[in-house]
Amino acid sequence: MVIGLMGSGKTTAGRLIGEALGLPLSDSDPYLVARHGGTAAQIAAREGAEALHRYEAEHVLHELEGEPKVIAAAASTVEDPQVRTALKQAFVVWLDAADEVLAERMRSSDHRPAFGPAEMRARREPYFREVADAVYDVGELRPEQVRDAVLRDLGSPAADQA
Ligand SMILES: Nc1ncnc2c1ncn2[C@@H]1O[C@H](COP(=O)(O)OP(=O)(O)OP(=O)(O)O)[C@@H](O)[C@H]1O
Ligand SMILES: O=C(O)C1=C[C@@H](O)[C@@H](O)[C@H](O)C1
Ligand SMILES: [Mg+2]
Repeated sequence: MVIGLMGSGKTTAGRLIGEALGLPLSDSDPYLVARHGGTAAQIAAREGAEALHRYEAEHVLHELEGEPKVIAAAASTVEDPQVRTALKQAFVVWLDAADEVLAERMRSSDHRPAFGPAEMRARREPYFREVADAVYDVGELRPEQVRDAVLRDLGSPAADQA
């Protein structure tokens, strides 16, 4: 399970980790489009942030059931107590970087609603800290290095090939 603020690289690293482990990636954004007919930005505009965050939490709760997989969760989901409890069963990877780095990376796509990293961090950082099994500095590490670090920390045999 990959968590972190918007633009921290959850989709990018999640894809690489899934490929290395031979597991599918379940990403919040394609789920929102398939299940709720829009990007996070469109749903926030159409139905409000509360509805968006409910859908994002449902994604995680639904995907933690069933077959093993890598989950790239929406940033908001750690605010949900039910999600935090459910995460005890998962290996949780927290991707983080300075707010300026995240603000720059958030500009890479228009699927994101315009929530500022500093405000989001103030609310969510204690929760990230609570649920994370490992934290990686994506200001320093390239996506491939994040993948390799996760494989090592998971004790995965795939780490030997990475
Ligand atoms: N470790 C990294 N180093 C440098 N650039 C990165 C890194 N990881 C991701 N990026 C770049 O940062 C941007 C955001 O990455 P990505 O879409 O994976 O973030 P995300 O956490 O999935 O965002 P969201 O919260 O919207 O789902 C992309 O342009 C991506 O190429
Ligand atoms: O509240 C937020 O920070 C977010 C809401 C949605 O954009 C999600 O895509 C992501 O969780 C960020
Ligand atoms: Mg993403």
